[in-house]
Amino acid sequence: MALKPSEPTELLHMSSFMGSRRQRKMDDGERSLIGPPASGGDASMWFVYVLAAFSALGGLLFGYDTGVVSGAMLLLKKEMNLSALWQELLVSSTVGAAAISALIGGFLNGWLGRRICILVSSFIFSIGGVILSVAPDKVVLLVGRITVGLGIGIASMTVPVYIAEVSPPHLRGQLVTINCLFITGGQFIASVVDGAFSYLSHDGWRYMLGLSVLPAFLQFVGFIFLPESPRWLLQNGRSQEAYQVLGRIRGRQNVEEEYDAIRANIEEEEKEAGSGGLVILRILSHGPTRRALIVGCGLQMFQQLSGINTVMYYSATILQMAGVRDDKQAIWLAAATSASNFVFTLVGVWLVERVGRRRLTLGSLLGTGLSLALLAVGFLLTALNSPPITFHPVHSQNSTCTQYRSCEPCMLNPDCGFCYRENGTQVFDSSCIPVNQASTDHAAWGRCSNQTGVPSGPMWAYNYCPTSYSWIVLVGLIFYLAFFAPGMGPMPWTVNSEIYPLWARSTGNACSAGVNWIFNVLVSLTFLHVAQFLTYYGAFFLYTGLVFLGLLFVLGCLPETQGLQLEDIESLFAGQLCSCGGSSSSGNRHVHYIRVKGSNLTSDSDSSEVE
Ligand SMILES: O[C@H]1[C@H](O)[C@@H](O)[C@H](O)[C@@H](O)[C@H]1O
Repeated sequence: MALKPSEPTELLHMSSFMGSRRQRKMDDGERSLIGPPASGGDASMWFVYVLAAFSALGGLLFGYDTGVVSGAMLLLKKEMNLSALWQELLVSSTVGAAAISALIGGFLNGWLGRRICILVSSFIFSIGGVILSVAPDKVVLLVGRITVGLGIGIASMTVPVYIAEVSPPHLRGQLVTINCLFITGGQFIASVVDGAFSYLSHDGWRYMLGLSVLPAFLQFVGFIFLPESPRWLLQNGRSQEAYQVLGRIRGRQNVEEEYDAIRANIEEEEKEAGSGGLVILRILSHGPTRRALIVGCGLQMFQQLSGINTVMYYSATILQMAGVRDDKQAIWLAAATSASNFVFTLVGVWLVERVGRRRLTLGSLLGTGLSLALLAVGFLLTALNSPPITFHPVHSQNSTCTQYRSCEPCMLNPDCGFCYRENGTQVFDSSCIPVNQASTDHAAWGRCSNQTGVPSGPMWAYNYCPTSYSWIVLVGLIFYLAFFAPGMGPMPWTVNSEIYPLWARSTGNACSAGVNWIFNVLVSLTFLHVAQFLTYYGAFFLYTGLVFLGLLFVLGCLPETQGLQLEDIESLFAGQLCSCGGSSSSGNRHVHYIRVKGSNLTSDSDSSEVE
């Protein structure tokens, strides 16, 4: 790629517009007074890895706190006698609070800086963890879950921005993707903790929910000593500090050029986009940032519309359909599902700087779409071969459940379950019975109302139908994770951390993270209703269609940002929306940047650089 680096000195002299700027230039005299950056001679790239790891603890907490609740809920609903409404409240309040705080986080990030926001979020996480682990009743639990959600929202939008701003361009994609590795790692740890403490039926949930205090505290202490993003410092007029921090982060390297480039770019950006008024209005009225925002929010929306959280949440059900009947076994196999999500995200970390963001996202969407289609076909075959209902027990209570003729509609009705006997793969003596309102593990009355699952005894299937096509669903699930996790999982976060100019970065990331959380709530809350309305296969065909729409969106609109300085990325959005793919540097075309006295022009010809 023939990328011309910024021309620091020329741009430095060019700007005389700074009168009202908060930012202040540091001249050569000042720089020599400060001397070389603090640890300039000794440190090396390891410091960037330390920064990335400590900030990615925010990702770990995001993953842990969203993942742990399903296992905790199994114990909580029994111990606190929670109604379905309270269960839904405790699960979705966290995600809802995260959506709100991600949006507010944009303002906080610009005002207080990335470091303070990370400190605030780890503090909130710690408080939330303590509240959850000592909660005497469900109301306090709800307060704890909301508190934790507020922490997640701020962390989810701040951490990728911070990592992107401290990373050198050639490592940026990999380091931001590591944050996503920590998210899926947190989800995996949560599922193992859920499995381990599920044996502790009294108060096991306190340990599950409270354990997150440890990484939160570690991050808080770490960030007391870690530095602010040099880009934010520069933007806020703290140029000497910015220079020192950049030197400390870059180790032995000479940071003069990078420092000057960042500074010149901030001056230039402010001139182009103006500095007054609400940032979101400035983003919307400035073509390139408006287009970047559409791409960023679109990516986050399609990530959630591809159904990752229904697959994660319902993996136990899918596994039950595949023949796993024991609850404990299903919990451990669900841990295997989140382990796959984690391992395949690792593949993404390895691939992102090798194949680039755009190709990785496109490949991932294509594979995810095909896997969803396979899942849908598996569910379709299951539905078409749904075991008939052959046994109609008489009971004083009349119920819609007893009117169904096969397992499929019975299983889709949340009030009913399927009670049957099995001989090898043969299902017989099957009936549809109302579920016990206190526990979905049993029927309200009849053979399946007490001990089920004993050899040769009756079996109770609340949310699945026994089928011999479950292997298709299982293969679909594995392929789904193998394709989703390296690309569509991390890339929306990575790309969003890169595509906005500094003045729009916090607000842009806040909006796109907010979109991610809002669609997360929408998709997971509507899944059961969608499945009831369209059946399972209909729901998965719907997700397949949405993923192919996402593929078209990415194909047309997502430019390649690999290897570019953050300051150079804005120019990729200079053209019309959804022509970005055409000027992408992936494939055989090369983008050349021509810096003409303070403006970035993009050319896809071989013309030489003009100054
Ligand atoms: O990128 C993450 C990751 O893929 C998680 O597994 C998922 O639960 C989140 O919703 C998503 O934002």
